[in-house]
Amino acid sequence: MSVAIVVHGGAGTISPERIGTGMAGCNEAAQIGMRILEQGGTALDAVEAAVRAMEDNPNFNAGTGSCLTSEGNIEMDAGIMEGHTLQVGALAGIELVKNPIALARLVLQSPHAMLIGRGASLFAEEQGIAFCQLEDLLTERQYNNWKRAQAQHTTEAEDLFEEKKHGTVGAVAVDSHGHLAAATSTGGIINKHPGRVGDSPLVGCGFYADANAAISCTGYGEDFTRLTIARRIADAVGTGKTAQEAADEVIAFLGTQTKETGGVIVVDKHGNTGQAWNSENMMYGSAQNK
Ligand SMILES: NC(=O)C[C@H](N)C(=O)O
Repeated sequence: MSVAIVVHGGAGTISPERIGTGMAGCNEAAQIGMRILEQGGTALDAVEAAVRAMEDNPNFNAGTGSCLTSEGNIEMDAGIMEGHTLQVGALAGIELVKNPIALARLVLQSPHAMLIGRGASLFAEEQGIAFCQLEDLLTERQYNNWKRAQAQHTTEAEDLFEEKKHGTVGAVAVDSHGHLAAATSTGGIINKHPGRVGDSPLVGCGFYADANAAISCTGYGEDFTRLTIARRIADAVGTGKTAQEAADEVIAFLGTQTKETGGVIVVDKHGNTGQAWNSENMMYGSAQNK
């Protein structure tokens, strides 16, 4: 049985200097996940480890390196799903946690599917997760982005500068049992309204996994949410499309419905992978062992 993993580090207009470090971070994360898969580990463990590595990489807008809200705070969203069990764990508006995806995994193992804000923090405490300081998550780059957004009174819907919406991270994998998993983690969108939740922690929108396919998305969260992009791709694979055809078809559909952009990664139960985006570029990496 072939194993495979695809990761992304966000889609958008990404400066040439950032593409190189971003792609390197994606490849590193894909290799971390691949080592788990090659050793017979589960797809769920692989996507969690890959996303965790990207949350720890300050070049991405997730965990360390997350963007700031209009109040100058960091509110992160994350979701993880296992395809063959349909178990899901998600968090919205989580604060002061280094690895939201690890906490989302604990939600997946709990009786609940999603926790938000204060209750999510309470859950972290109950699970013995250590809290960090805002400074531990904040990078100079995101602070400067935020200062610029504040000066320009940028709102989430206005595309006033390039650095606005990339850096969300995600991973999809299939393991040696043909089981699938997907994970997505993000700081959201720069200067977002406090409490704003994007697609990333919403099942079927920013991530999804079932018995046929696993999907992780990045892009303008409001549109990915209203169009339930991840679930559309899973359904397309379920009706016989390849991972690549499904990715292309749904990104084309996104383009017919909205001016906003984004990208997706997909893997199917046979280890076929796909990726598509309609932004200028998307940072991604993959590893396969047929
Ligand atoms: N960069 C992103 O992908 C942003 C994320 N989809 C959100 O809207 O929160």
